[in-house]
Amino acid sequence: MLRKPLAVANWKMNLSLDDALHYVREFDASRRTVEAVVCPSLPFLFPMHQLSTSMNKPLSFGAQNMHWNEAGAHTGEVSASMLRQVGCSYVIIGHSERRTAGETDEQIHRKVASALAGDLTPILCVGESAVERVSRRTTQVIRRQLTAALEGVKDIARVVIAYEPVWAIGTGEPATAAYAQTVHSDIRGIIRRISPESAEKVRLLYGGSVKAKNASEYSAQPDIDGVLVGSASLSIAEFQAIIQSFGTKVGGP
Ligand SMILES: O=C(CO)COP(=O)(O)O
Repeated sequence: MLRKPLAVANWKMNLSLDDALHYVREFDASRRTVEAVVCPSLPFLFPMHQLSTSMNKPLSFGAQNMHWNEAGAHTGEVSASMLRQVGCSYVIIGHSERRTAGETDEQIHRKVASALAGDLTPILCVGESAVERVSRRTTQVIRRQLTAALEGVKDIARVVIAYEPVWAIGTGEPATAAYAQTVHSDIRGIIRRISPESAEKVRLLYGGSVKAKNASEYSAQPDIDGVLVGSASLSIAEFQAIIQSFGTKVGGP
């Protein structure tokens, strides 16, 4: 089965509503071989989705977090079904900025399960810190994060996994394409042990200081199916150039 390349923009807590709507208006609708997903701040999701639909833009939308419960007394939280109602089809789960803020493997596991049950595609983030990398614990850390998050999950092929080494996020010091490919290959190996039939279907993204100028190095790697882009995705020209880099990629066995 072929893996469709995927480029995801994680805006984090940036841009205004005007910027967000401008982004949708300007988005070039011609390239459809790469799936493009924008994850803006929550309040912008619905108006962006409405505008995108009315202009027939090939854009999908994602949230940057969600709660695992369907409803209830959870002040400040949002559920999978609420996200679906405002046009989301993806949700980033377990980003390192949220893990640093206290999110646990157990909470991430619940969120992945709830996203799938609510018909959202989880983009599960994993990755080692600088200290873990130096002490050669990268594979061990990622195995722990994946095993915890995916335990008991039936439909692993529907999960997107983003490898985001913490030391490469927002630092301007990306992992080399060769290093990222090695870790991606390890991730596919870990998935193969958890769910042999899913390993070749799961899409793996690299994230961490991806820019237009280095994106094609990642797209040339066999186990890198796309990218999760932070600061460079705030510029539509940069993000579209990154999408373009994956335009001729054919992923899968
Ligand atoms: O955290 C990231 C995407 O989720 C990566 O951020 P940067 O692209 O700004 O390094």
